[in-house]
Amino acid sequence: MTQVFKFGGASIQDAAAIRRVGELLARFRARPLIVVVSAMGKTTNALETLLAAARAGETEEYRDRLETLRQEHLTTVEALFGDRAGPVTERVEALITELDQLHRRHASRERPFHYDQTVCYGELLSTTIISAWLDEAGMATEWLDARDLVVTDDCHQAANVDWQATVERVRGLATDDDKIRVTQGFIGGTTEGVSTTLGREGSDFSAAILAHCLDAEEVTIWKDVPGLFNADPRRFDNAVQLERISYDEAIELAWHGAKVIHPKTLGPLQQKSIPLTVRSFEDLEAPPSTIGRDTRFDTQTPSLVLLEEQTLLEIRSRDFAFMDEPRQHDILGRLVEAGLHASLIDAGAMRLSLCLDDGHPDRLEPLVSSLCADYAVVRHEDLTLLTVRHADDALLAALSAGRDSLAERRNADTAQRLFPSTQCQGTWHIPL
Ligand SMILES: Nc1ncnc2c1ncn2[C@@H]1O[C@H](COP(=O)(O)OP(=O)(O)O)[C@@H](O)[C@H]1O
Ligand SMILES: N[C@@H](CC(=O)OP(=O)(O)O)C(=O)O
Repeated sequence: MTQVFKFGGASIQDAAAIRRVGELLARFRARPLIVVVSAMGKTTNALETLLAAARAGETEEYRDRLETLRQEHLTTVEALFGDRAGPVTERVEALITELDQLHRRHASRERPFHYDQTVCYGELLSTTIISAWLDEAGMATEWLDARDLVVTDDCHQAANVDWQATVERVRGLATDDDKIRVTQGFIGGTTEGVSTTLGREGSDFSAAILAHCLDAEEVTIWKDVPGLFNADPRRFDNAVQLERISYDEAIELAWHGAKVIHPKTLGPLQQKSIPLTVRSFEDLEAPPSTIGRDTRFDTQTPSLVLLEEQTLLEIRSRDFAFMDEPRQHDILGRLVEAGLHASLIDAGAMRLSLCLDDGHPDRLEPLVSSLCADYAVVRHEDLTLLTVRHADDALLAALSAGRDSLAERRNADTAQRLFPSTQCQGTWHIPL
């Protein structure tokens, strides 16, 4: 049965990292194997900035950024292939030329469309280099264009998968020889062949889509941490690894913002009972985390998620009317129309509070203006949302000590509190 491996940006950020991926594959490769790869390092961010310069008509800045992108990829090619770099250099140069030409073609199109035509080059470049490197290292590969495999609608930047069409395309893949199939995460294509993207950090989801369609045996995502922890180990000094948790528990953590797995990843795997292993590409001996059907360990350890850059809107009617269902319906309808997601919703008799991500001012500001036109709105900015799963009162009290909670929500297994970010800086310690 097929295995799917996914490598994110950090695992392939430069030539040394790509070499390490080659070594890792030589040691752990399964047969058949599909390898899903993100863009190198922070390339997607760089492409977003390139797009901004192109759309603003800042020609000089655009040229500089394109040249930096080109140089970074060519430097990696040079470091990997040395005097045998010729053919890969040519392919990289061809992709950069294509990227440059498309800006002229699409400059007047709407931004989400233009965005997808641009940022997909990050993954096209990385997979071109990696596939060639694995060939060089003696592992025969087949480079697959994910835009021909993952069929989506044309909802650019957050495309929805057409599962039936995708299953048909993916099932047609040959997997019965010794080749490693290398393809791009994050990107797909419409039936008309237009490039789309699945949402930032969506490569984990791509791996799950392919695994689902192929009834794969397992998905392994190789990360810069040994596995899934009960809190981000970079923010919590005593975070502990969760060696086994259920799909439902992992979905909750990802949905509440645990950055380690894209939230859409688990659903397609759960449906086919395909386990997801989170494993370190830095420490190959470290025991991984496995997400599967087993729910026995879910409640043993409280898990914590911190979401930064949050804004709270406290919304009241101007005529002292209750915040009843018709008003809630109106406000949440505007939220949906703005394409925003509330990380916390707290309703009272006279007030509806929404906690929203600050990262999309282009969507947030029009929503706030529209609400201010009809409601009394109080806005609090620069907040951090703490979500705790399976917390008891003592733990919540200890985590909240010395912090002012601006909004709260709690149900049987999840508690959320919103604090000023100034009170949440630095490393946290989970009180035991
Ligand atoms: N609960 C968690 N467990 C493990 N890592 C976490 C958790 N929450 C956040 N992270 C962060 O996720 C990072 C890995 O995810 P990410 O950077 O998205 O990987 P990639 O880009 O390679 O897919 C880690 O460096 C870690 O800081
Ligand atoms: N390159 C895309 C997709 C992705 O999933 O990347 P990563 O696996 O490095 O988070 C992004 O940066 O959004």
